Amino acid sequence: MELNTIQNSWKNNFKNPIIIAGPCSAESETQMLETAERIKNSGLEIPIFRAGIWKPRTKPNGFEGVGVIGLGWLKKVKEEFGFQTATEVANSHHVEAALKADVDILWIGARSTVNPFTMQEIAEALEGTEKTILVKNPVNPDLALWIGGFERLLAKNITNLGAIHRGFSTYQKTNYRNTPNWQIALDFKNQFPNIPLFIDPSHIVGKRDGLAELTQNAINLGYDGAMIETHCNPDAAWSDASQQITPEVLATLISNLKIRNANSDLSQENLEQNRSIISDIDSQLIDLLFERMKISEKIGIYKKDNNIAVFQPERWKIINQYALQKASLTNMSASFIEKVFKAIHEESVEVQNGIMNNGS
Ligand SMILES: O=C(O)C(=O)C[C@]1(C(=O)O)C=C[C@@H](O)C=C1
Repeated sequence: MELNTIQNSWKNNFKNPIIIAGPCSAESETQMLETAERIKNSGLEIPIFRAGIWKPRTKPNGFEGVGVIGLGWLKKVKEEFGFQTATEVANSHHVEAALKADVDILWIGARSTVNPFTMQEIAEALEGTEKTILVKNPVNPDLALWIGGFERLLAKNITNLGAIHRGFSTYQKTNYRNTPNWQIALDFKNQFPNIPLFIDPSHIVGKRDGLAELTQNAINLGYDGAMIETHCNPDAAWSDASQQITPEVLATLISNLKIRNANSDLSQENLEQNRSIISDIDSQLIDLLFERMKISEKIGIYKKDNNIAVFQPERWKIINQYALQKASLTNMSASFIEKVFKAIHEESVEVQNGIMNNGS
């Protein structure tokens, strides 16, 4: 069987878009039950409750999850409120415990997808399962590695699959916690239209503001659902407090979503896809220009301290020539590139002049 021909009937058990909500981490039975009850009482159709039991943390000595005790709380959530349940697994012991506790949906986190040994270990532990397995994109923007994770699962006869787009790590500071790089997720969707694709706005945005917009964007692009971190008392959460929302805020977010018909006008979907990609690129352009300007400021300070002239015609000539030569390898016009670089250089000179004129 090939990945692009697998049938994913599990998706048909749910209404579109499929919402997965619940706390970043299970903290206590009370926190789990209260969050679940308030999600249930929102009156919206939210079929899946999530909670992290084992938490991969960047640094040691942080809260690394409550462990297996939390699986009992998930079970209680299922029994009392009728949710399907979901948790993250990151090794064969987690898989064994989660399967034993009858968790319905297991997801593999970005820090596991990135490691082929871990993916292989998890795939082997899951062999033949009929549970739904969701695979988050790897932390780095590598589509082949993401697909490779699915191939390892398929090789172990696991076919109830789904993908979660949670964004990609960057060293550069951006407005996002993890930059979306929509193009990678859309390439995935184009290659594997049968694999349901979820957005994880919580990890992409990293804060409460902007979650709704990002989720809508994904719905516009034809995603099948969203996983949104929801906590009964977000400010007091033991992990990722700043990106979690209350069940009531979640309910507003979801009821305001404009749902797109999967069979809607294709050209409209195309337009939305391309607009998302352009927004993504624009955001990267601004971040890069900001980085460049910070370097120019540093040079400005050096020039001031060493009495060097701001305008350096020789250097400017080299930069301009390099840009034009690089542009000639594309079909962009030389005059366009010249205009852009002239504007950048002018601003850079102006910023450095400001530094020179500031103080003694
Ligand atoms: O190379 C320098 O000296 C810079 O300050 C950088 C920079 C630029 O922004 O590209 C700015 C001013 C100079 O005229 C040349 C280049």
